[in-house]
This record gives sequence, structure tokens and C-alpha cells, in this order.
Amino acid sequence: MTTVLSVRDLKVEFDVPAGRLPAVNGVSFDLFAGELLALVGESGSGKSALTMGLTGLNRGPRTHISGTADFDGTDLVAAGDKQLQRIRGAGIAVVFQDALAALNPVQRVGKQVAEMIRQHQPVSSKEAALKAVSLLRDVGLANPEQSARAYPHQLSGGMRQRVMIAIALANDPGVLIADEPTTALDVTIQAQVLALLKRMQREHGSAVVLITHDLGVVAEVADRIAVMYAGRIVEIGTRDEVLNHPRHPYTVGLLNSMPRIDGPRPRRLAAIKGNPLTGVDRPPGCAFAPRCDLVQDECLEQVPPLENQVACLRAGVA
Ligand SMILES: Nc1ncnc2c1ncn2[C@@H]1O[C@H](COP(=O)(O)OP(=O)(O)OP(=O)(O)O)[C@@H](O)[C@H]1O
Repeated sequence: MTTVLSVRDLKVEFDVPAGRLPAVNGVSFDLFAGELLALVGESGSGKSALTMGLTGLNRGPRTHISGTADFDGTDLVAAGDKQLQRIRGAGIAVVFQDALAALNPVQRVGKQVAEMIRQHQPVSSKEAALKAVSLLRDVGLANPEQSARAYPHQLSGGMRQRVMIAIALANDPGVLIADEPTTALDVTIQAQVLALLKRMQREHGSAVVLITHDLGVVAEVADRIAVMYAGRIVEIGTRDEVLNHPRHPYTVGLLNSMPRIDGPRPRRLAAIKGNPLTGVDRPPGCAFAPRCDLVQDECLEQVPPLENQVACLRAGVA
């Protein structure tokens, strides 16, 4: 398997009044060519901060990023803004939750797709316009010629998200990062947009990192799943491994707290007790320990490394 993105010990920390907040606290993973890796975590687990760490978007003076993220010979963490700008859109593309905020409100959407093509490919404006319409057709916009002439506010939320996916795929990026791409959409539209993402992944051959708080969302489309907790990956594996044979107590809790349509129905859904760590003070040991039924003294002393796909000293006991 070819690795297209190799992330090692990535940390994203923010200066906040109380100190330094470790939003991403040492994340490592490999992304393989053509796969869809879902990164799942509760609100505040560091998913968006991770996107920031990988793309360089919204970096600011109060943000500290360290570790490495090797993409095609370039370390995205060490790269300067100009270099990242060149890579973004062509090598790595991003689809955000809020397409309305990401699109230019005063430019027709066809033009926005065409401009993304022309930024990275030596084609005439006419060719780019034609390719834009063809991309809009590919992502399932009915009447793509007409849609190309629309302004973002004239399209529905689902259509705008399709436009974002067209823009993201305009230059066949090696990696597509989709950060909660369906959260703002109705459930039926969510399913359509996910199916589109999956089809586009296959047809364009891009590897996709799908970031979401919803394990249900990933059950259909993920090849592999990484579960994030308090800024770390606590478990990673194939979809089958993580959904059907979870080993980290947090993953087990997460699965027990969601309704399953494909398995035996639990008598009642269990919520995970307690709250995740969100402050600047992180006690030593496993961040999940205060909420874990299997906790032992040693769990409070050292942070368990991610070994054999799971970061837990009690893995598999649950
Ligand atoms: N720019 C920032 N400045 C200070 N703290 C931040 C900043 N961005 C995020 N955080 C904090 O970092 C932690 C992780 O936030 P992040 O937005 O990455 O979580 P998330 O998993 O994407 O959550 P959600 O699903 O709610 O978007 C949170 O505690 C959040 O309050």
C-alpha cells in the first residue's frame, strides 16, 4: 500500500488565558492511497484543530504546531504559507462543514470551480468553464449549465456542499480532507453527500480523511476508522475491526451509545459517564481514565502509547 500522508506526533496547541491548551496532543497515522479514513471524535476532541495542523489554514500567533506531516516529500508542518498555498487545492483539498462561508458569495459557482482549475492547470478560461460544468454534472447537480451560473445563496445546502466537493476535486488532489462535511445538512441529504464523497474517492482516486463526530456516518463509507479522544488517536483499524471488534473502552462506550441498525439492539443505549477533558491541565496518565470502568492504578500514571492499533493498557478487556 502506498502512503500518501504520514503524520507523526502532531501537536496543535493554543494559547488561552489559562495557559496552553493541547487540542491535538501527539497524533500519528498513515493515510494510504485511495482509502477513506474516518477520524471520529466528540466535540472538542481536536478534529478541527487537526485539520488546521494539516492544512495550515487559520494558523495564528497563538497557535503552536509541531510534529511532522509528510505529503509527497513536503512536511506540511514546516512548510511556509506560500508552499502550503500551492499544495492546497492541487495536492490536498479541504471540504468544510459550512459551504456558504467557504464559497465566495458574489461570484457564480461555475466561475469559482473554473478559477480553482486555472490556479493549478494551464488551460484557457473557456476550457476551464467547460470542465467546471462537467465537474458540477459529476457531483450530481441537475442542470449543471444553469447551476454554474447561480450564486451560492441561490442553491440549497446540499447543492452547495456538492459545489464544494467539485471545487475540491477540480485538480484531482491526492488527499481530500472533509471536515464535518455533512453536519449542517438534513439526514437524507447527508447520506447523498456521503455517497457522493465515496464515489468521487473511487473515481478520482483521492485518499479521503473524513472528520466527523458521528460514528453512524462512517459505518457506511469508511475503509478505516481512527477514534480520537482528548486530542489523541485512541484506536485505529479497519471499519470492521473498530465497529465490530472495538478494543478501547472509549470506542466500546461510543458504540454502545449509538443505535445500531445492523446488529442486535441493546436493551437501552448507554451514555458514557462523565465529561471529556477540555482544559489546559491534563492529569498524568490516560485521558479517558476518569471515565473508564476498567481503570487501574497504572492507567493514572502513564499515557498509554498507540500500539497494535490501540492506546490502552486494558485493551480488549471490555
Ligand atoms: N483558535 C482556538 N483558540 C483557542 N482554543 C481553541 C481554538 N480552536 C479550538 N480550540 C479548543 O481546542 C479544543 C479542540 O477544538 P476543536 O475545534 O479542534 O474540536 P472538534 O473536535 O473539532 O470539536 P467540534 O466537533 O465541536 O468542532 C477545544 O477545547 C477548543 O475549545
